[in-house]
Amino acid sequence: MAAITLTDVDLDYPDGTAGLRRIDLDIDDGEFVALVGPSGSGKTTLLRTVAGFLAPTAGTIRLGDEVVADGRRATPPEHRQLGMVFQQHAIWPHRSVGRNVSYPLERAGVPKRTRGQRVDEVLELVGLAGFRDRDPATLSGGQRQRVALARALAASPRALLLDEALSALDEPLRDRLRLELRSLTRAARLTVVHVTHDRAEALALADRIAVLDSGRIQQIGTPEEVLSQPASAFVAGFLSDANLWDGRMEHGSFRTQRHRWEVRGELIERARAGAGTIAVLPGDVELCGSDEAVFEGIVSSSLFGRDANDVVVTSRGTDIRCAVPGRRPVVGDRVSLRVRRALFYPSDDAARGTTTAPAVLEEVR
Ligand SMILES: Nc1ncnc2c1ncn2[C@@H]1O[C@H](COP(=O)(O)OP(=O)(O)OP(=O)(O)O)[C@@H](O)[C@H]1O
Repeated sequence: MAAITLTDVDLDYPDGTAGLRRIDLDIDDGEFVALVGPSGSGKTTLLRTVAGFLAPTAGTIRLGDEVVADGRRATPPEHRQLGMVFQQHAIWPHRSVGRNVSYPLERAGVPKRTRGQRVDEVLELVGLAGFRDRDPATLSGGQRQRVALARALAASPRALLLDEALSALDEPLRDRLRLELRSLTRAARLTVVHVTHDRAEALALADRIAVLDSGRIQQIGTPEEVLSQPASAFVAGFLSDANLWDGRMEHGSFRTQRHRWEVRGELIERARAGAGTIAVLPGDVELCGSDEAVFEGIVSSSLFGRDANDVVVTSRGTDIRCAVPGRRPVVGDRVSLRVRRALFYPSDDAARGTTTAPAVLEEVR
């Protein structure tokens, strides 16, 4: 396995669309990194650039110590020794499971006897021991996806690239394969880049998560870091459905532009006077008595959740998302809410696209 290093990578599509902008990404040998972001943010472009299907316009890509693309030259995909699995089970229907899996070994010129051994080994690894002679048409979706995974692993790739590899599967199979994928990649110390639109999947599987927007990495960090210290209001909104309110920070309190709600800070870290946005995570909005309320509103949606109910309260035309543990409020209830904690992002940082840690206002009321 190998580390993957992207340095200052730009990619422009021939029609002028900016695919990637100034990507710096160091993935350690044996690390599992998930790429997440809204549709069109550049996840697939980034993965395909590492794979070699796209050549960066500028910047450098290294696999281990080897430079595989530098803006002038790019090593073709078949010479990068990477394993790939896509959303649709891209396995050949006319070849048996064993022949599907042995294909990369045949291409690499591995002798037949060694090939057979290796095929058995990887089939066992993905939980398909004994499936070597099966016709892919007789397999379930999950089994076919495991064949694709076995084939990607057969030639001992330097890294594994997964593009929505689990997305076509139904729960709970997807859940199970997710767990298996994690233990398998950990045990084999595989370097993995996993593109997914599923935030929960990214948080559950990855050592680190890179959040993309408009072809740029907005933040990269462990699941704990990106959730508790989102680097921008965008990341807080995208990963945690945070409520985002524009306004001004003045004299240690924040007043929202639209409704003049006042969120006061007793402890303000690195807060700066001036215009900005506060991000309030749903778990940091609490139901409370009316004397403590920052605002009041009517419950407009209330969905059951395992850990907390997913509740939307509408106050003067603005929807506020809250995670409410315990008894589920009823739609139409009038409720009082307070903010327990907010993250402050000055507007000038947002304009520059910087990713400094936010100022934290705790117990803002
Ligand atoms: N072949 C292409 N030619 C021109 N622009 C492209 C091409 N492929 C992708 N793009 C553009 O590049 C940007 C990034 O697209 P990409 O497919 O990488 O996004 P994504 O994050 O993978 O999206 P999704 O989650 O919808 O798959 C988008 O603006 C997209 O429209």
